[in-house]
Amino acid sequence: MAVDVNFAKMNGLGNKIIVADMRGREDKITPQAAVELNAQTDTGFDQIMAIHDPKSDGTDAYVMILNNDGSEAEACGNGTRCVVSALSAETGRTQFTFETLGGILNADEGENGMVSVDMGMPRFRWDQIPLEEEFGDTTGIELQIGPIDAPVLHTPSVANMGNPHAVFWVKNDVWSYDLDKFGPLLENHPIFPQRANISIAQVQSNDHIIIRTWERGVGLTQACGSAACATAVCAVRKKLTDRNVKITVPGGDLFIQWREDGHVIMTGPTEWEFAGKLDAETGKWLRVIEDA
Ligand SMILES: N[C@@H](CCC[C@H](N)C(=O)O)C(=O)O
Repeated sequence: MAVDVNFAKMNGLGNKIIVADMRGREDKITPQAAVELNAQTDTGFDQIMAIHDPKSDGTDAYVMILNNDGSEAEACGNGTRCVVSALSAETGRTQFTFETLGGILNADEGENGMVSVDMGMPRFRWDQIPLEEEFGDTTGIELQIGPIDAPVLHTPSVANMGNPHAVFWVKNDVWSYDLDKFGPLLENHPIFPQRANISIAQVQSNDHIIIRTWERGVGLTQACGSAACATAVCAVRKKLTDRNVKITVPGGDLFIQWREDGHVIMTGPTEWEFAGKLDAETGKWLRVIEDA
């Protein structure tokens, strides 16, 4: 037990991220350490992005992603942007290839400081989401919440963007829905054997959508990059928008492009907050005073 892992507290449009440097080590940040870090105000987070030594040739690092309930996630768009910014500040490089539980991701930092991540190709087959039962058409599955004859939310599109997502299309302001009430019920609905990230989406025009997201293993967030990507591709499948869209999340705007080759590119900013050191086993931590 030692408080010896360097970390940076960052955020991507308010999605609270801890980027932890686990390179050169065999151990992992434990779920208990994650829960302990999240319990404290300054280190409260949505995801920990733990940078480990690469596992596969051609990659720069293996990134383990932990939600704040200690569960592991396959993908995290905002967190990946934060990892790029942190490694770019350290190395001066602007292009990186990472491996996560969900696969290989390429990412690069532009001259304006914005970071783009190739989130890979979405998957739409029911067993790829995954769903508990077979649905032929995943642009709108049978699932609703609220009174049976007047559901509040119904017929979500589903997609796997590395991680499972359900997107409910709404006509009213996204802030008029009790996502804090419906989110946990939908995240843990038996139709989603691996749980799911739940978004509500209001289409504004053919290149703009507003969303709010209840994240699996986290709760309400200011921003969820993979949810923005899932929303964009589901909107294209339903012919609601073009392939280039601005997705407004509570924390700001993300720009999503679903390329003709099937890859989804997410672009957005990152912000550095402070540096510290943490104990990977217990979650004890201390702040590092940085040079001015
Ligand atoms: N904040 C993320 C998504 C993180 C993972 C998610 N909670 C899950 O368990 O799938 C993002 O920016 O994509």
